[in-house]
This record gives sequence, structure tokens and C-alpha cells, in this order.
Amino acid sequence: MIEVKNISKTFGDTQILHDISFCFEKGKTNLIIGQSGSGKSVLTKCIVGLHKPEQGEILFNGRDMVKMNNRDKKSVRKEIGMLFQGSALFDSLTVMENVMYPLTMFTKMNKAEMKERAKFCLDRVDIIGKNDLYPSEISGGMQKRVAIARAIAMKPRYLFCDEPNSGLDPKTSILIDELIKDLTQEYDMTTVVITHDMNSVLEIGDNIMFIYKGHNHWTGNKESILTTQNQEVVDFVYSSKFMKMYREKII
Ligand SMILES: Nc1ncnc2c1ncn2[C@@H]1O[C@H](COP(=O)(O)OP(=O)(O)OP(=O)(O)O)[C@@H](O)[C@H]1O
Repeated sequence: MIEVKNISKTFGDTQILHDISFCFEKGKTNLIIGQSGSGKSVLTKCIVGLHKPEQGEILFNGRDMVKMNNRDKKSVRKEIGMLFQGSALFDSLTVMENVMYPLTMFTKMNKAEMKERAKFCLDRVDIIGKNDLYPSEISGGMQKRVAIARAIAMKPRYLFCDEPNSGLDPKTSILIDELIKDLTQEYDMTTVVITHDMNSVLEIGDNIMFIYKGHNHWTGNKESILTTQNQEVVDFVYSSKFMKMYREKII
């Protein structure tokens, strides 16, 4: 579980985050949604310790990231798996080497152990027989799976996914969403997903925080977002004609 309590962040004279609180639950996919520029990335960077908020607490199972020294931060970061926008695989490393990378950096495993762990993770995300290929030789959807395998290689307690569906077709997006949800439950991780994708919101939104102009403006889940009367959420979620028609049918 990650508890964010009363987080505020200012750059220069501009306050970006205003007194944000939210609980990211264990074993759940917790979504951060909101318009471009609303503060999702700044909040995420505060959570993982890349920005220091002026105020508030960020508790990783009770351990406050804001107050930690660098050594303790590093040790919490080892428990975090990151899935970056656009996969961010290393072009010059093979699929297998990409997944082994965090193990070579942060563990004392020998090569055989690393290979075994990487193979297990690749099998789990259904990447079979591609171990010696380079990222440019596999599809975007496969690259995303490899990036997920790399993110879970260290058996993280916390998984952060930044726009996991960017650049994917709708069908592949749903498969990636399902994979993230299944892994979250299987490994009982606290998963945080930043997304603009409304399909994801409706498929995997166990807990949802809607950030509006740096405030936690609305919280709910994939069911309650369907019927919310919060005007800013309605404007955000139901901006397309199709979604407007859908809402008219269900309300
Ligand atoms: N390092 C920084 N210094 C100053 N301002 C920043 C910095 N990082 C972000 N900002 C500002 O904070 C605001 C929120 O940015 P942020 O990147 O968190 O938005 P976002 O919701 O993630 O947007 P998007 O969906 O487009 O990625 C923006 O006005 C941005 O310019």
C-alpha cells in the first residue's frame, strides 16, 4: 500500500500540486487520470522520490519517502518496477538482456540465475522464442510485454505504469491492461497506472483518482465513474461523441 497524505509541490511561484491525499491499495490497479498538465507526472515523481514535496507524507507500507535519506530511498526504489511510456527498452540489448538488466544492476545473482529469472518473466508475459532478438525486431505490443517482464524481474512490491497503452492498437491495449491487472493480483503488488485511455479506466480502474488543476478533484472506481455527476470528470471522460451516447444510455 502507498499512502499519499497532503502533498503539495511548487516550482518557482507556481503551485502544481495542492494538498493531495490518496491511498493506492495493495493487489489493486490504482489509476491516476486527468487532463494534460494537471500534475499526474509531478505527483508520480514525488511518489517515487524524484521530486521533494514541500509538504506531506508518502508512505510505502508505512515508510515515508519524503523523510528518507538517499540510502533508504534507494532500497525502496529496488521494490518498485517501472513501466515507462513507449517501453524504453535498450535498443542495443537483446530481449533477454533487457529483462536481465535490473538483475545485473541490483542483485548478486549469477548469470545462470539471472537467465532463469528473465526466462520465467518472459514466459509469464507470453514472449516465447524471442529471447535473442533485439527490440527493433519485435512488434510494439511485444516490446510492451518485454518491458513488463523487465518491470517485474525484481519481484517488485510496487508497479508504476506510465501510459502503458500509448502507441498500441485497441485490441493489444486491452491485452496489456489485462496482463497488468492479472500480474497485480497474482503478485499482490500495489500498482499505479497513469493513463488517458478511457478503455483502461473502465476495464482496470479498481481505484481512480482524477487530478484537476493539481487537486485531487474526484476519487472513485470503474463503476462509479460511469454515473458520476462531477462535471469536470464528466467533461474529461465523456468528451467523445461515442462516450456521450454511452453515458446517455446508462444514466
Ligand atoms: N521540473 C519542473 N519545473 C517546473 N514546472 C514543471 C516541472 N515539471 C512539470 N512542471 C509543470 O507542472 C505542470 C504539471 O505537469 P505534469 O507533467 O505533471 O502534467 P501531466 O498531468 O503529467 O501532463 P501529461 O498528461 O501531458 O503528461 C505543468 O504545468 C508543467 O509545466
